[in-house]
Amino acid sequence: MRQAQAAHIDELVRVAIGERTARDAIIHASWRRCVDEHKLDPEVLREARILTEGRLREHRDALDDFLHTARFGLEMLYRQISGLGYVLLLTDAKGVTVDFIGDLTFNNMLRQAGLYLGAMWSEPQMGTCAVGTCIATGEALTVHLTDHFDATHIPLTCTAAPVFDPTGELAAVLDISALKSPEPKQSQFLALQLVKSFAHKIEIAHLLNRFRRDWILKLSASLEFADIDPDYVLAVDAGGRIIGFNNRARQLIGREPVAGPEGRPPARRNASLLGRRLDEVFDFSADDLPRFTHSQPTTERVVRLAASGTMLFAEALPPPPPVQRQSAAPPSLPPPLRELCGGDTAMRDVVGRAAKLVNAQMSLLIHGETGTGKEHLAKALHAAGARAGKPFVAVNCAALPDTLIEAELFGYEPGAFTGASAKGRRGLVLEADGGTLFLDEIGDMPLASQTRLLRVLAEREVLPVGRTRPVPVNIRVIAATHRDLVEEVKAGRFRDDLYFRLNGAVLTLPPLRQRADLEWLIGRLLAASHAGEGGREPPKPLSQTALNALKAYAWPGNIRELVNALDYACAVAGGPVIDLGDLPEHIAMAADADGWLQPGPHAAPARPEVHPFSVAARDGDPAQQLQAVLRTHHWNVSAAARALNVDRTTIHRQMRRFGIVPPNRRN
Ligand SMILES: Nc1ncnc2c1ncn2[C@@H]1O[C@H](COP(=O)(O)OP(=O)(O)OP(=O)(O)O)[C@@H](O)[C@H]1O
Repeated sequence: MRQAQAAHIDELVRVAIGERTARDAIIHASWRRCVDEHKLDPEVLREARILTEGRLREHRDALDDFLHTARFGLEMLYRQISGLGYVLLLTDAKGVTVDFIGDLTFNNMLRQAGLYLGAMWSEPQMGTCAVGTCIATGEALTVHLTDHFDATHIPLTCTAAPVFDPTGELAAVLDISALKSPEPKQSQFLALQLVKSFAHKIEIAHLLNRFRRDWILKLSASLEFADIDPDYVLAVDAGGRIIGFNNRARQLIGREPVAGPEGRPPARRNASLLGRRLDEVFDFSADDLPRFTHSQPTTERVVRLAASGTMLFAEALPPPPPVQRQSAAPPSLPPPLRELCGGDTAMRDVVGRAAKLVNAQMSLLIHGETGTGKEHLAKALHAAGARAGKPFVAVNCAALPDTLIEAELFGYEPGAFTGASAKGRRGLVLEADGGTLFLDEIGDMPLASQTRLLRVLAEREVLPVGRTRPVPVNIRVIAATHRDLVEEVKAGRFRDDLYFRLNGAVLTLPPLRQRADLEWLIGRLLAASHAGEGGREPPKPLSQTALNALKAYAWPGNIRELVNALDYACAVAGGPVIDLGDLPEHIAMAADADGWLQPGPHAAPARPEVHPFSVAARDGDPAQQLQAVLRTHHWNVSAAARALNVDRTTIHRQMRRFGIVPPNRRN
C-alpha cells in the first residue's frame, strides 16, 4: 500500500508541475484545481472528517422534506446493490453525508474510510473524490481508485451523480462507494448508470412533491415512456409559467434558442427556465394543457419545441381541486400532537417533525427510554392522520413468545400447524389493515419474524402460515424501541435492511428528567386523572414542597412512573392539597436529605422553602425541634403531624433520618 501511495503522490506531483496524465479530462481538471485553487499538498494524507451529531442535525434539518422523499429512492437503489459490497451516501450540496445505507458489520472500516453518516466530502477539503468533484462540476462521474487526489482514498471506488432542486440549484449528491473493487474503471460503468438513473428519479419525486398543487407536464422522446418514465418534467403555475423543472428539462430546453413570439429577439441560450411562459418554449400554451391529460390517447399528445421543432410526447397532470378554505389557514400542529408538548424545546422539535410525517407513507421509528410516551406518540400520529378512523393495533414484540410471534402477527390458515385453531387466525398485521400497526420493542423481535416483516413492508402483502398466496395489506408501520438498533445490527440480532427501512424517519423522545415542561405535564396528568374519576371540583393542587420533590426526582420510569405517582398521590391525599407526604416515599425522599430539597434535575432556583421544620431548620437543630413537638403530643405521630400541618409519613421519615426513637420502642 505504501508503495502504491508513493507512486500515486509522484503522479500528482508531475501533474502539479504541469505534466498531462492519461486520466479522464474531468479527473485531470480536478487534480489541477486541488493544487492551484484548493492549495492541497499531494503529500499530505487526510483522515476522514465526520461531523458531530449536532452539526449533522443542522445539515439534515436544512434538507428536511427533500430527505424524506429521497429516502424512498435510496432504499430502492440499495435493494439493487446490496450484497455487492457497496454503500450508499446522500450528501448535501456542501458535501456533508446526510443519509447513509450500508452493511453495518463493516461499520468501523466504513467510518474510517469516511463512507459514513456525517462524513465530509467536498473537493476543497478532501481533494478529488466522486462527491466533491460532482459538486464542483455538476457532472455525474466515477472516481476510481487512484483517480482520488488524496493517497488515503486510493483503495476506494466512488460513483456520484448530482440531484438538482426544481429551480436548477444543486440540492444533493447521490453516491455509491465500495471499499475495494476490480482494477478496470469500466467495472463501475453500471454503477454510474444506476446512480444517474436514481438521481433522476429522486429529482422528479421531489419536484412532484413540491408542486403537488400545480400543473405538472411530463415529456418524453418515446411514446411508450411518456407516462411511466418521463425524461423531462416541468411544473407550471395557473398563468402558464414554468415554476419548476428537472435537470434534463433544463439541459434540453436551456440549449434551445427561444424565438420571441411577437417578433421579440431570441432569448439567451441557457437562460433560466424559471418564469418562462409555455408558449415561449413550446408550440402550445397553458390553455392547451387539458389536451395532454391521461384521458387522451398518447398518440394525440404530441408537442414540439418552438425553436428546434423537436417532437416530444406529453402527459399533463392537473392540480387537485381547490382545497377547502379551512386548510388554507397557516399550518398549525394537529390537536393530538399539540397536546404532547408544553414548551420543552426537544419535545417541540419532535412534535413539529411528527406533524410533517402524519400522512407520509414511510415507516417510522420512535426511540426513547421506557415510559417516555412512545406508544402515546404513535397513537397521536395515528389520530392526527388520514387513517384516524381505522384500527390502531399495538403489538409488544418483547411480550410475545418467539414461537407465537409469527402466528400472532401474520396469522395462519385453519389447521396450519399442530395446536392451531380450527378457524385459523387473521393475524395482527391484517387486523391493522387500513390503519396503523405499532410494533413496540421492535429490537426484541426474533430474526425470522424480522425477515417476514420486511416482506410485508417492502411488498405490502402478508403471507399467513399455511397459505400459498399472499394477501395484500395496507398498513402504516410505526416501530418503537429503547435499544440502540445499530448495536443490535452489529451484534447480528437485527437485520440491517429492516433497520434501514425503519430509520428513514426517527423520532427521539427526551427522557422526563430532561424535559423543561414537567410542571405543565403534571398539571395535565392531574386534570386528566381527576376527569377520569368524574370529578366535578377542580383537581387538588400540589403543595410547593410536593411539587419541588417531583422536580427533584430523576424519573427513571419517565412519564409512566409520573402517572403512577400522581395516581397514588390523588388516592391517598386526605387534605385539600397534595402534600409531600402524599407522594410515594422514594419520590418524597428526593426532597429531603437534610430537611431541605436536594437540587434535582428540575429543582427550582433556591428560594425560601416552606418546609415543616423550616423554623427549626433556621433557628436551631431540626432534630431537637421535632423531638420537642413529639414530646408535647405524647409521641402521638398523627397529632404531631396535624400540629405541623404535614403528613404522618413525613414525620416517620424525619424520625428515621434523625434517629429519633419513641420511648416505648427504646429497648
Ligand atoms: N404526553 C402524555 N400525556 C399523558 N400521558 C402520557 C403522555 N405520554 C405518555 N403518557 C402515559 O405514560 C404511560 C407510558 O406511556 P407509553 O406506554 O406511551 O410509553 P412507552 O415509551 O411506549 O413505554 P415502553 O417503552 O415501556 O413501552 C402511559 O400510561 C401513557 O398513557
